[in-house]
Order: sequence, then structure tokens, then C-alpha cells
Amino acid sequence: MASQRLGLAEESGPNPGESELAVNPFDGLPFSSRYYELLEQRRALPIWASRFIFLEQLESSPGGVVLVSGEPGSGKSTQIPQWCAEFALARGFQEGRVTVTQPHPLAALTLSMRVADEMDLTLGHEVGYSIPQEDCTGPDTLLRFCWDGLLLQEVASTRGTGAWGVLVLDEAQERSVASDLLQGLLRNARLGNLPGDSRVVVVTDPALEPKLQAFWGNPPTVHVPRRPGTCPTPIYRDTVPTDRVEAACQAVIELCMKEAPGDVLVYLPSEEEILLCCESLSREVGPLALRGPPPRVLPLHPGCGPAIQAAYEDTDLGARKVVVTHWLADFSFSLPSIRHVIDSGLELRSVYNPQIRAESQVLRPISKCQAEARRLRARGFPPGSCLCLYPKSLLELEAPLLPTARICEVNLSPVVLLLKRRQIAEPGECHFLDRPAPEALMQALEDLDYLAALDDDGNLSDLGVILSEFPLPPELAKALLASCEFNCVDEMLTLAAMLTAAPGFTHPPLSAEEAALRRALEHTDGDHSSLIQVYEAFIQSGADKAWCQARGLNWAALCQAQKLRGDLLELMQQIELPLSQPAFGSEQNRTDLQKALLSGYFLKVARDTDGTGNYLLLTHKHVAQLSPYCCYRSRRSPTRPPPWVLYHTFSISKDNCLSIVSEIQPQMLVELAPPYFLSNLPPSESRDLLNQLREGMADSSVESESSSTQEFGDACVLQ
Ligand SMILES: Nc1ncnc2c1ncn2[C@@H]1O[C@H](COP(=O)(O)OP(=O)(O)OP(=O)(O)O)[C@@H](O)[C@H]1O
Repeated sequence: MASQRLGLAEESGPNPGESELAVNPFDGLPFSSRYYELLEQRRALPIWASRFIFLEQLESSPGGVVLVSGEPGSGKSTQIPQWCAEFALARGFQEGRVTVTQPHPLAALTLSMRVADEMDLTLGHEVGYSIPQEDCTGPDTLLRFCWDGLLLQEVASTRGTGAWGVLVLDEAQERSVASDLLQGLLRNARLGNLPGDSRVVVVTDPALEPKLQAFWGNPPTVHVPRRPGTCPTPIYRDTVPTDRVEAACQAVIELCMKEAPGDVLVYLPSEEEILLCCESLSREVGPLALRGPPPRVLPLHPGCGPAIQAAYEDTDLGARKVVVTHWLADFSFSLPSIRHVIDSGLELRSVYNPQIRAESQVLRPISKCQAEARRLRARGFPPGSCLCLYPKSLLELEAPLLPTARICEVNLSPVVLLLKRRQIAEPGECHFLDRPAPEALMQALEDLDYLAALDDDGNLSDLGVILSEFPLPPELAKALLASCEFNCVDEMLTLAAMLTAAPGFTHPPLSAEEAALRRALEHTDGDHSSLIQVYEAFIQSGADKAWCQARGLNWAALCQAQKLRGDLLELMQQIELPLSQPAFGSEQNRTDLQKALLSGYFLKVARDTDGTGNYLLLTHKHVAQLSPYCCYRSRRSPTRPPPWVLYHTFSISKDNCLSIVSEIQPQMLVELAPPYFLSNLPPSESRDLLNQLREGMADSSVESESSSTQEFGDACVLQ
């Protein structure tokens, strides 16, 4: 067996003194005292008892697949990757390194830090991580933690390092799009006998185990014993509070006043509520007459960045920690010091409706599996407490058993593009853990067809292959490609990076001063040009954090945009696409940029039919308004809203809202959208107008063919 051949320090007696001279087999250096300190902690984890059985199963699994099922906090995410690394080391890494996927980039980051520490290795060398816009790996990296979305992109494209000897798909119960898809693709490959002798380890909460067993054809399964300690009986409120944040704050204050020992974990549905709760708690807990130091309030959500690691750290002063979070900490962040859980029982999720091509923010009860995972966070000696800010009936009657598969709730165009790239002609042929609705798949196919990503046989066209190389939604990738033709690559690169990493201007300014500074960054040509202007000003400021703070701009997001822009540029150079010089601000550039944008976003056009700001979407009969943060609404002088606009998102949450909007000319739409798209539009006054324009333009082009081609260039080369 792998571990027997290695003679690791883990296998020697519990007394570190006996194995003082043991050498780390991964770097050949003697283990440090820190290694032994952490080894004691690792040995206390419930999963430690399953180490030999896991390694045995990994060695002997007939299909190369092993399932690991265990409760949150039992040690799966930190220990399984290390054991896989031992397994791969024993085989000389002949099949490749170990890759571990996580559904959240921050979890990949914090886990790699912890595991490098536990293995006594250097982060960025033997242990590394790959998350969007940050690759902390090197040629020596043997164990890589990777955001699953990134691995999926690598596997689909010809670039990157998709190769691995052992692949660990962690947190399968979260049902991220990438995790489900990777499993679907792997199962297909397994059935057709994957070359080499690689291994796949799927790690899950016990709630999803039966489904995964059936999906993978009953692979060997390692059951992790439960964590010791008593789990508190949840206390349910009779009604759902009208003000969740207030109710959660009160519950925290009561716990603090009772001086009940242990840290507190508060679950709220959204990032906005997490921030409100942290602000309110920071104000209110300070003046409380408590025996010890005042509690330390910490937010835990994707926007926190690497600072999230603070949630694991102890303070010297021994202050109680109050961590306020949402679904992010359902499974991925196991904070051992938590004794008390306060759970709102709700989550806010973005759900895509393919019929109207719109995102909505849906507030809904969490699944029973998530509620149980949250309750288990309070397990320990002495038992802690679990307060549910909702009646038990909500859980029993309204909560689904398991988290919803995200693949059933997202826009499927990127997924279908990827499946086509993997030469799965019919996306319906892929083995999905849960099959998305056929209408959603059809809608995605239709959108890709409009984008000219498919050929007449429904396979990827040459253009489709190039689109699939970009880590961007297909319509944005198409706009970027079109910018090569319209000589505005420099501006479109900035826009693609900003739209992906930092959509910007989306929250209300906090003060009049901030509002004035932000207004100065708005561009008269629309929100897209404003985003470019923000980026350019940010670069001119030297990527200055204080500059961003003064304008209420997210510095980390802008830095990400800067990195992504660089990556996109590199990719375009690799594919040998023609680049163009910056020309932002010129009249020609303004038109070029509109053309490039419309080449990708012709599906997202709306028209104000009566000058009142009620926009009718072209592709279906929905009425929408410009977002309050749209530059056309914040202008001081009340001008008429633009009659035709291109929008980035249509959301139907609080109101029917169009965000990131720029004016367009309908003539340009007629020139750039495929004719069969225009003919397929549902009947409306706008469609009639476009058809009239088309006829008029066809007539005039017969008369003066040359002048028309000059004005709009070879507009449809990409179609
Ligand atoms: N980033 C980190 N920093 C410090 N300690 C950590 C970190 N991540 C995990 N740990 C420690 O490792 C222990 C085991 O956590 P681990 O994530 O391996 O459990 P798990 O079974 O995978 O749970 P989950 O499904 O919630 O991720 C935790 O209790 C904690 O003590």
C-alpha cells in the first residue's frame, strides 16, 4: 500500500519525540515542530480512523472511483488531498499530480494554505492553488487546489493543465455547475475507459451519497465516522421575523449577555444582510457590560477575499468571535471553535429564466440537508445551541431535501458550448446527475446558433471553437472577437474584464462627496463607456486603494479586472488575433465599440416605445426600467431616455430592471444581427420598425452598394 511504502511520520507513534528525525518525503527536509503540532490535531479528526481503508480503496477500486461520505467538519477537505498526494507520490506521480476542486474560489485558497501548513510544505511550491485571476502554482506543485469552474475550463479547452493523476471533487453536495459537469464528463470517459491509471475521488455530505452511488455504479465508499460531541436540539421561532437582521443581532446579544462560552455563527440569506448585521453588531456589542473583551464580529462571504482566513484564527485576547455568513459556510468552512448557530433558514440565489432570458434573485428556504449541516456546526462538548429564526413547519413543508442542482438554474449557453467542444453532439447525451430542462437546453442551443457558434449540422463552427477558448460568456466572447474586426480591441478587452470582474456602479453611494466623485466617472455614451472610464482612471491612480474607497469602488474587484484583462490579452495573442491601438474617446471608436458590443449582445436590446422610460424587450414582451444606477437616470438635467438600448443584464427581482445600459442605433442592429434572428422576433411594433429599416437599407444598398459597405464595414463576417 502507498502509505506503507512511504513510512510517513503520520504512521509513527503519537509521540513526536520518537520521530524527530523523520524527513518529509515531499521535499526531503526534516519535519518542523509545527508539523507535529498540527499532526496531533489531524489525528483527532473523525476521518483519521478511515485513513487506511481510504488508501486501500484508492489502490484497488476497480473503476478508479472512490466515494467518501462524511459530515461537515469531519476532516474530509483537509485530509483526503494529503492522502491522495501520498498515494501519487508512492507511484512517483507517473499519472500526474493531484488536483482538488472546490466550488468556491476562497475555499480553494484557504484550504491550500491550511494543507501546506499541515504538510509542512511551501504554498506556491509543492502545494498550490488556482482561482480566477490568481495562479499560485509552480513547476514543483504536486497538490493543487482549484476552483472547479477553472478546472472545467481547462478540461474543455486545449490550454491549461487539465491533466491529473488523482482528481478529488470535493463538496459534491453543493451541486455547483462545474462539479456536476465534471462528473458527467468523467462518467462518459469512464464508460469509454479513460486512458492511464488515474483516480477520481468524489467527496460528499451523506445526504447526497445514495444519488452518487447510483450515478457512479456503486463505487467503493468510505464512510467517515461522526464527530464526537453532542449536537444541540434546534430551537425554532414561532414565526419568521419581519426584520431578519434585527432578530439575528438580538439573538447574538442575548448569547453574549448569558456569557455562554464559544463562538457564534450567524446565517443570513444575502451579502447585503451580512454587511448590515456586522455593522449593527459592531455598534451594539461594544457598549455591553461583559466580563471579557468585546466580541469580534467577522463577515464571511465571497467579497471578503483572503481576509476570510481570519475566521479560523484565535485572538490573543480570547475575544468571542461572531462570524456572519450565508450559504458559503454551509459546507466549505469548518470553524472548529463554533458552539452557537443562529440560522435564518433562507438563502438568496440567482436563478435564470431561459424563456425570458432574465436573472432573478430568489429568496427561498434552504434545503433540509443545509439546515442539518448548519445545526451540526454547533456540535461539541459541552453542547452549544442552535436557534432557528423560523418555524419548524417551514423546514418540514417548504424545504427541499437536498440543495438544488445549479445546472438547473443557470443560463446554459456556456455549458452547451463546452459540451459541444468536448464533442458531445447532443447535450442531452451527457450524463447529468440532474438533467436540465429540455427547454433550457434548446434555448441555449438557439442562442449559440444566433451567435454563429454552431454550423449547419449543429456542431461547433470555427468561430464556436474560438469562443469556447475564452473564460467569458459566449456573447461577451463574441463581442471581443468582433472588436478585432472593428478596431477597438483595447477598449473591448477592458470592457470584457470589467463586465466579468467588476460590473461597478451597482450600489448606492454612501455620501454626497462619494456620489460627486462617482458622477465624474460617468461617460455620456452610456454605462459601458463609463466602465472603461472607471478602469482607465483606476489605472491612472496607480491602482490605488484609497482612490477606490473615496469613490465607493471595489478595489479588489478592479484589481481582478486588471489581471483578467492581462489574461485575455495574452490569450488573444496566443490565438494570434489582430489587436488594435487604444482610441477611447474618439467618435470613430464610439461607433466601433457599439458595433462590437452589438455583434455579441443583439439578443439583449430593448426599446422605449413612448418616451416614458418603459422599455419593451425585443425578444419577448416584457417591460423593464433602467436601473437606478444607470447613467441615463442619474443625469441631472431630465433628458428623454434613449429610445433604443443594449443592456448587459435583465433582472426581475425587486423590479424589472435593465443594468449596464448603452444607447444604440436600430440601423446598426439591423446590420449586425443575423437576419433570421430578426425574422424570428415575436411580433411587435419594434420588429416591424426593424424590418422596415432592413428593407430600406436593402434598397439603398442596391443603389449604392459601395457606400453602405464603407459605413458598416464587413459587418457580418463573423455571422
Ligand atoms: N483554512 C483553515 N485554517 C485553519 N484550520 C482549518 C482550515 N480549514 C480547515 N481547518 C481545520 O481542519 C478541520 C477539518 O476541516 P475540514 O474542512 O477538513 O472538514 P470537512 O469534513 O471537509 O468539512 P466541510 O465539509 O465543512 O469542508 C477544521 O475543524 C479546522 O480545524
